[in-house]
Amino acid sequence: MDCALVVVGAGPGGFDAALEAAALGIETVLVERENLGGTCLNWGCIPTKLFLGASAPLASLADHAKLKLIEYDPESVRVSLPALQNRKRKLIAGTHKAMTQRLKKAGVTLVQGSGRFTAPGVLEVEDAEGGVTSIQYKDAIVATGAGSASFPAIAPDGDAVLDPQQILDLETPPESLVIVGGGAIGIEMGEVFSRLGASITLVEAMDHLLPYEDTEIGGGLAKLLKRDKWALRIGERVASLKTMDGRAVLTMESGETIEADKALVAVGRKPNSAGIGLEAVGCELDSRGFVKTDENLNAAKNIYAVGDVNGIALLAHAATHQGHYVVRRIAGREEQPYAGGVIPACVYGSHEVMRAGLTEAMAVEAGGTVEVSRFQLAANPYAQAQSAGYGFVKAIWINGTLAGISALGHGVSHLVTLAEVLVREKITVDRLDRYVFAHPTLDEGLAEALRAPREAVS
Ligand SMILES: Cc1cc2nc3c(=O)[nH]c(=O)nc-3n(C[C@H](O)[C@H](O)[C@H](O)COP(=O)(O)OP(=O)(O)OC[C@H]3O[C@@H](n4cnc5c(N)ncnc54)[C@H](O)[C@@H]3O)c2cc1C
Ligand SMILES: NC(=O)c1ccc[n+]([C@@H]2O[C@H](COP(=O)([O-])OP(=O)(O)OC[C@H]3O[C@@H](n4cnc5c(N)ncnc54)[C@H](O)[C@@H]3O)[C@@H](O)[C@H]2O)c1
Repeated sequence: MDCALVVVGAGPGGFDAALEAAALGIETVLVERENLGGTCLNWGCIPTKLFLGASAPLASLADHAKLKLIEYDPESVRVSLPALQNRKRKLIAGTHKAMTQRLKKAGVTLVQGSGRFTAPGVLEVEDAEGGVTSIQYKDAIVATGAGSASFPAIAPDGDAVLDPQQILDLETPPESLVIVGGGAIGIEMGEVFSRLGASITLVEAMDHLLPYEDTEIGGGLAKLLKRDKWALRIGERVASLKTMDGRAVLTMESGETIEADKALVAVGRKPNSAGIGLEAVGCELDSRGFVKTDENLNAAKNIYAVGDVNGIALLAHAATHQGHYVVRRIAGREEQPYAGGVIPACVYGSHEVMRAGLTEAMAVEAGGTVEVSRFQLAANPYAQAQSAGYGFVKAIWINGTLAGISALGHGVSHLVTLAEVLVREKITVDRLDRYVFAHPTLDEGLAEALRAPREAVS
């Protein structure tokens, strides 16, 4: 089979790239070894947000009940996990169908199987029955994504010790869950199962939750989760985690043991870059296995790498953004180096986190005069109305120019696109004052953070 472009991997990076390439008249083959939609649709963004969405009313009831505005018996309100699993399966199957139709309509040829480069210009695809299709291409996009990382002492066994994919298939909620890793997955899955009635213990090796975020965000989130009765073990290390007599048994380096019905290992991602012949076509991998790319996302002659597999930003929208850039380059419509710029990021749940641009620590590292300004959401009428008057918005300034906005609080993920625009535009307070902010909204809290007096960071 000959084509102008072969795309390996049909997650957010590869699928969108294939569609756009076809729309530009490029003869495109898309290769996928499992399901269309990749991690994001099948085991990531979509199912986790479905679980969070369906369980959100419980968290909201609890917030209002804390202020004695609602009286209810928490025992009488339950999320049905089997019903949720059913809805998840239907939603994903429906989306697979719609995606298949879109490929067909766009004229993209889908080849099911596992792709491997055998020589420059040649990709072999082996299907489930062992049949091999050889594809000769002019350009290739590697969009093979990433899977769950683990360490031998804490390796998920699919019994009581689960990885982020396995935990999403539980039909019965555990009564107790121990989570290793206080990153986005640990926090979001802890939130889901806490709402479903599990007691949560979370162990994070670094000195604050969400170590890639502002330390104030991680610290503030820890306080809120403790208030929700999570047992947090921050800055502590795990020696081992295994299933014993059907239960998860975690041993800390101190020798202390913690038992739970189930455990989740959520300690980061490992790129899908091994065994697919990348080295045979001149691609290099870094020490963690991510595919090295240049400023144009080129990994080798006529081969580009986009999305999780290149390790630039492990987010679905970053993968899509990179895929579109590469297709424009291949089509001869783009000559500038890839500029990801301000990639917005959120962590979802009752106490959300969002960031666009730099954290305080990143700004200090970047150099210049760093200042911060803040607004406490306790004074925001919209947050008050949700019985969620807590958290804050924090703006970071370098030499007087807006460089980043972070926030912690109920619903702050809704601020992320506004924050991205303001940071990309390097908005000044004078220009901000020409905008009208609807009242009452969380957006007013964002504007207040930008207008607040600035403190120098030493
Ligand atoms: C639990 C969880 C929740 C998440 N939530 C969010 C979120 O809310 N927002 C967000 O932005 N991001 C989220 N992410 C991250 C997001 O899922 C990834 O950043 C995104 O899926 C990366 O897209 P990708 O196209 O690079 O790779 P993937 O989505 O991983 O897709 C890669 C595809 O390549 C296929 N493949 C691999 N090797 C081969 C081969 N040799 N031949 C053929 N096919 C191959 C795989 O089967 C897969 O379908 C979450 C991740 C997880 C695990
Ligand atoms: N809402 C979202 O956008 C969203 C949601 C989920 C996942 N994701 C993406 O998926 C990726 C994977 O998420 P993740 O949470 O697995 O990874 P992560 O890298 O964000 O967090 C992993 C955490 O585990 C900790 N850790 C590592 N080894 C440990 C150990 N032995 N003991 C205790 N703690 C340990 C790390 O310090 C880190 O805080 C992230 O890069 C994220 O961008 C995004």
